Amino acid sequence: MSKTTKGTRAAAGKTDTEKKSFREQLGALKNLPKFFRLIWDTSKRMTIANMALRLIKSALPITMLYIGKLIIDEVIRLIDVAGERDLSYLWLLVALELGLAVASDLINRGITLMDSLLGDLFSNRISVALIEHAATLDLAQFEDATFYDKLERARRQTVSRVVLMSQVLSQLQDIVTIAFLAAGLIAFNPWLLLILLIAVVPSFLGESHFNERSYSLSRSWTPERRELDYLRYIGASDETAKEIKTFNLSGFLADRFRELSDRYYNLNKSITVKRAVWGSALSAIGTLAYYGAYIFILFETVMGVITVGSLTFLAGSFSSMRSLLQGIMTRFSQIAESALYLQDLFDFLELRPQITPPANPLPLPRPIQQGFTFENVGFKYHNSVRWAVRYLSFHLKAGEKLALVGENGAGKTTLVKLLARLYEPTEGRILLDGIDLRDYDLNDLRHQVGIIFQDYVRFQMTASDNIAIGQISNILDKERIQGSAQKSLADLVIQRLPDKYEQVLGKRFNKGVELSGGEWQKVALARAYMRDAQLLILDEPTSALDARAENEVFLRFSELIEGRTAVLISHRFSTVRMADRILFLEQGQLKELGSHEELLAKNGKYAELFLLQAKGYL
Ligand SMILES: Nc1ncnc2c1ncn2[C@@H]1O[C@H](COP(=O)(O)OP(=O)(O)OP(=O)(O)O)[C@@H](O)[C@H]1O
Repeated sequence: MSKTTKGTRAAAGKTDTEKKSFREQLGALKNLPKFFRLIWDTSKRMTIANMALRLIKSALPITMLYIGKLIIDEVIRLIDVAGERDLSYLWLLVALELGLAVASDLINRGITLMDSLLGDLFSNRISVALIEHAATLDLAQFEDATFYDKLERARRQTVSRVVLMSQVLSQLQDIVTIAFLAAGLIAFNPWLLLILLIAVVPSFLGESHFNERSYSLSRSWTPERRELDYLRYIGASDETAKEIKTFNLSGFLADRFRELSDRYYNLNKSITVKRAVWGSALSAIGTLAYYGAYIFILFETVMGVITVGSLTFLAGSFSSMRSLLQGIMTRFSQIAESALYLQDLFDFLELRPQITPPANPLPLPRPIQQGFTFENVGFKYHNSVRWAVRYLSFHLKAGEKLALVGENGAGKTTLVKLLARLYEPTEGRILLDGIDLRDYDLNDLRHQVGIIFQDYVRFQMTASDNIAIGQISNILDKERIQGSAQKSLADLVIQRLPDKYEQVLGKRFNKGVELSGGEWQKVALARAYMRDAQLLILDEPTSALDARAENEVFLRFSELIEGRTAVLISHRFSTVRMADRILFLEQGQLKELGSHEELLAKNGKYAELFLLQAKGYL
């Protein structure tokens, strides 16, 4: 395998389910009762209606076959009657059969309707549960690859879970139908049931053997299939189109896709061909057994042991049982495979956040009196051996404006995430007014802290919604939204849009209008003005702005941070100079702390970087 292929594969990531064996797949069936409880909770009435319709439906085949038998027997009886024939019983039977045929059609439609309505409700319910549950989890959990895989699968499988619901219900329905038919068969001759088993068991064993083989193949190829998915995605996506074109990558991607998919195709082909050969042989045994039974029934009819009506009844129920049993077996393996994905859903829904509020959480002080104190704080990311920040000890006074400065990867963003309690310190502690941050109410803390991240989200929603996100409870307060937009200069951008504040931003949706990087940043910055936060954190707030806009935004900044504690992260010294003090980080550690003048006088790292940048601007 080429080096690059390995690289892409690593990017595609590994899943924990790829190690799962066929036995585990069967074990996953234990999730079905829980799954049904979810369906039941979605709508009890619809679930009952669905099951009731299916129960009635499963009694129909045997009833119709039996009426068919009675009709034939009656016809034969009438043929032999001399003189006037009374056809009333025959017409009654025909009317009954017709009634059942119409009812069967209606029930089928009813079942499809219930399946689709219940399926929609169920899928909506699960999607809401996923969104709500995801919101309770920690940021660190989202950064864990295994967790993320789980979330992705739980999210993507919503549609197939609706299919699973109909499959399981149909399976139950078919089992009941078979039970009815078997009862009829036993009533005539128990030996027929034995012949039926001989007809079906070899095919069943063959099917399960090949199911296991293709399942193992598909599992062992999970990383490659993920890579194929990834290649398919980057090969045809709006996000990558620009670079695919300019670097002329389509041939390269298509070749890699072809090479990998051909290998999978060849392996799969060998199993599929064997399956087809064995499947035909085993099903020939089934056909032989079926005709064996048929000959036996014909013989008994000719000998007068059973009537011609019973002949059609038995032959009919024998062949429908055979196809029902085969259907059940095929569906069984599909259900077992889908049940594996249920495990991902339940695992995800059972995950609990590690950052939890204390038993008796304290409300945040209003206003904050002393400020935040870092005491020997260190933090390591999940699965990382390196400390992202360490030995951080400093005091951020209430009302102080602090700038964080340092090279890429120095730990600036990590520090502010700790401050907002998006992560817990791995060692040391952070105090607010002398009390551990962990003792405060988490929701209250989140309300009182406003952060605009460097990688803020460009919500594909209206301009107004994009700003209201800063304080979602004020989504209807148009004045406040516009006021915030004016302060961040977003208003000038929005006024030029066809639908102004109601304009959908981004290109995902039909009417969406895409903004430039700097225009988006102005919109994101307006979120900071929406919030009445006591602590404001701005991570690279002006990086995409042109010189004039940056200058204007700055003039307004002092108003934004007036009376609040603020932390600014910036590589631009023009922003940094606005701060009361500057904290210089290097490789996760605090190197220098002081005002701009103090640090310049110190002539250390900060002074060096400042002079370097100043030179560049000359
Ligand atoms: N989610 C993460 N998982 C693992 N490591 C991370 C994660 N985020 C950041 N790191 C690592 O932690 C260190 C500090 O990163 P951080 O984002 O805090 O730096 P920064 O100073 O904000 O950098 P920049 O100026 O480039 O934004 C880096 O070495 C980075 O590789």
